[in-house]
Amino acid sequence: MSWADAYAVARDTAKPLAAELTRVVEATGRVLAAAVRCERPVPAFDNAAMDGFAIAGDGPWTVRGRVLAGRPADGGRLLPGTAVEIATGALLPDGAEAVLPYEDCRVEDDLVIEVAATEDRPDGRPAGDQTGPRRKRHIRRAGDALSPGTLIAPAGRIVTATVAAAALQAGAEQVLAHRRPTVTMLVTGDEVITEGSPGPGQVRDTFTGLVTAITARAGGRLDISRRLPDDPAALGEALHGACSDVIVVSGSSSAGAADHLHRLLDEAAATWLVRGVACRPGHPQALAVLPDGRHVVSLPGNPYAGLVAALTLLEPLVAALAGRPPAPLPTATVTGPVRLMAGGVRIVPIGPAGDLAAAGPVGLHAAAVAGALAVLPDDWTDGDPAVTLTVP
Ligand SMILES: Nc1nc2c(c(=O)[nH]1)N[C@H]1C(S)=C(S)[C@@H](COP(=O)(O)OP(=O)(O)OC[C@H]3O[C@@H](n4cnc5c(N)ncnc54)[C@H](O)[C@@H]3O)O[C@H]1N2
Ligand code: MOO
Repeated sequence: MSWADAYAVARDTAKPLAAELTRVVEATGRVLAAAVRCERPVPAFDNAAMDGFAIAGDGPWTVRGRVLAGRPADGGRLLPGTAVEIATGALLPDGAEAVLPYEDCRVEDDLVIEVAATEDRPDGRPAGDQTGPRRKRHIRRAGDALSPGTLIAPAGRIVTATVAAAALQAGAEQVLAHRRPTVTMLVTGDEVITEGSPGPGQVRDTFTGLVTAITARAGGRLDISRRLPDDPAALGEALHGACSDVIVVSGSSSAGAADHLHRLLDEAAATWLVRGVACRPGHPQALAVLPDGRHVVSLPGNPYAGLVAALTLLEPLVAALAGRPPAPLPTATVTGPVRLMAGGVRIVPIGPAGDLAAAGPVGLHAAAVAGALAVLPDDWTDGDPAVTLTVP
């Protein structure tokens, strides 16, 4: 299968997971299945926009008390000629007509006197003409910022931190969001170790962190990573027992004596969606779906090849399950020498300026330095644009 078809199959085949009511504080990264609308006015009550004195009628005003944010005003309705000291955001007492900021008044005993246009203010700034009908009221009325029914975020939108904060502000404690896809990682290989320095014949696992990051970026969550020996029974059992939406298997993708994955998936009556891709590196990658709906992504064991496969199959699959709308891949102008792959694509690290770096199927350093990969078809020529994949 061509690389473009494999990517499209991974992106377009799976349906979004079911929607469920979710606490907003736990919904970040998930996709809304229904629009979020404002449920209560913001602000929810009339309040002071400045620190100072809430006043009624004409001054000077006799100070009757103090209201701080978070506490109801006491003393009942504010009568003409009286004031209460008030904090920004505090509930405005009934009867208050304006808030006089501290800067615009002075206090003598229990009287608040508005600073006249001709007087210097207590803080030394000139008063300006603050009196008369054009004086600012410094009152925020209930619903000034947002009224019930206003759209906070449409269906299909990812719940970002700002969407979550806006929803909470608007009174939504729960939202309807697609379930977050879960991933189990099975790291196969007798030689693979998950901690410390490799002994003779051993290699350090490079996949768990990459799969965690790619899964999270697509809106999913890696629940568990297990290392398995090259034993078909162990792999079969692990595949059977993994209770997640996606199972990622690293290694065991090829034709060696210890590569059992394909036979096990056939025995489990899996449907192959992708089985080998015309790309280099990463051609043994595969995507299958088990009869119970769980997806299996097979990453070739060579680390750079596995990274290519995770970006080709895992990321679009998890994004689709999460309900994310498909976004076109970015393109960049790419320059430099490369050996293309006849009949397929070569996937090569590129720096920020689009300059190619050489990379074999094993080393990850070139991708780490470059930050992105370019997908080069066999008719690509130096300076042509190409689709790119961002490395996690
Ligand atoms: N006769 C054939 N041999 C191979 C073919 C083929 O088509 N015919 N394809 C080659 C290609 S391309 C690749 S890629 C690899 C894929 O191998 P597997 O997915 O079966 O993986 P292994 O054989 O277990 O390991 C390959 C290589 O990767 C290292 N490895 C494995 N897991 C990890 C890990 N978690 N972290 C770091 N490195 C890992 C492993 O030690 C091997 O060096 O097959 C070719 N052979
Ligand atoms: O997937 Mo393999 O060499 O193409 O590394």
